[in-house]
Amino acid sequence: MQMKTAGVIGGGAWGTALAQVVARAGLAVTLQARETEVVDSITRDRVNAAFLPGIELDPAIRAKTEMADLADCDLVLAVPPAQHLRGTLEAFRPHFRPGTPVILCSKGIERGTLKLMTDVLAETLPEATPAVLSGPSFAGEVARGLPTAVTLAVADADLGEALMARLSPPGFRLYLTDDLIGAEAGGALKNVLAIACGIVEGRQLGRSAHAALITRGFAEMTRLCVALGGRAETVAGLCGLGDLVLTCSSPQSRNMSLGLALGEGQTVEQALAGKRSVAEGYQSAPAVRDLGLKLGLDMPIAYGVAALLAGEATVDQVIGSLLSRPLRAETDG
Ligand SMILES: NC(=O)c1ccc[n+]([C@@H]2O[C@H](COP(=O)([O-])OP(=O)(O)OC[C@H]3O[C@@H](n4cnc5c(N)ncnc54)[C@H](O)[C@@H]3O)[C@@H](O)[C@H]2O)c1
Ligand SMILES: O=P(O)(O)OC[C@H](O)CO
Repeated sequence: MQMKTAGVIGGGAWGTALAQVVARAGLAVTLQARETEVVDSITRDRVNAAFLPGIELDPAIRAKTEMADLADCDLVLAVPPAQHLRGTLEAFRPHFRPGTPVILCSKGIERGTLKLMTDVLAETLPEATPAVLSGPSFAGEVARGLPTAVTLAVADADLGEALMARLSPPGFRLYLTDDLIGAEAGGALKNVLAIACGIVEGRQLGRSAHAALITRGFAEMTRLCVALGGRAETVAGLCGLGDLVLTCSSPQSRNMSLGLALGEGQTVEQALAGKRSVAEGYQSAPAVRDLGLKLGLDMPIAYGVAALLAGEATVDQVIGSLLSRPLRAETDG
């Protein structure tokens, strides 16, 4: 399969960083952004001043507002916020060539339907060949060319090998799996857990609590992954544990910084006020809770975050209820 041109849908921080990666890998890239200001800024100044300021972008990236400009691309990376993936793909549909690989890069679960991103793709572009890219990757670091490694999930081994080889410029290492559900489960839950980690930091509960929360959060992630039909080994990799550790470790994370603000005593409204960037954990928490309850899963940290964000509990009530749960064997559940 020819892979000379790539389309990136979504001119936020991550779409822009991935356009940079793909351009560095030697492909001609069309970045589709909704905002005229983003397209103008990239075209005129080679920078996405709105969502990824201060980073010079590769000349091989051309920015466009129209989906029609992606019509001839050999592969497509879909990078809108998770709650907008359906609408975005529906808008792209008239310009889509059947069989084109669509690499899903959004992290979340659709509210209302409780669908994974691959389900949304299957419903909107059933003729697409799906792939998932997920792992520890702050957009600013990746766009600057700092090194990381992420998971690429593709069902077909030959296509997976071809994509992995073509989309791994120096410093951006792809590790292959055929477990798309596992790759999605990690990314969907880690943002909710990162809000909890931020709260631990903001409340100054200490490094021990922080490590305990990551570990128990990872147990919840593994349960969700397996219940959805993914493999536990997948979330033990970059798309699960790797991303959880990153997102729970730095206030560079929008999700962790939301938790930090809540832990320091701000309300949800105060913590989100004036923010143009997306905190996917805030968006996905109700869907994660509904899905977990539907599947009968024990996910007390995720449920506590969902209750807090919905205004059903205070920070202290959530912490109190987590610390007063019945004692149990570590591997139960
Ligand atoms: N930023 C990162 O470091 C990073 C890394 C890995 C994955 N991701 C994931 O990538 C996805 C996109 O995040 P981002 O950081 O690029 O976003 P961002 O916060 O930088 O920008 C917000 C984006 O939302 C878009 N948007 C707003 N309203 C919309 C609508 N109605 N329809 C479609 N799009 C709309 C904007 O155009 C913009 O592209 C998220 O799922 C995120 O979890 C982000
Ligand atoms: O800033 P966050 O919290 O959306 O995290 C960004 C990436 O998902 C980290 O891998």
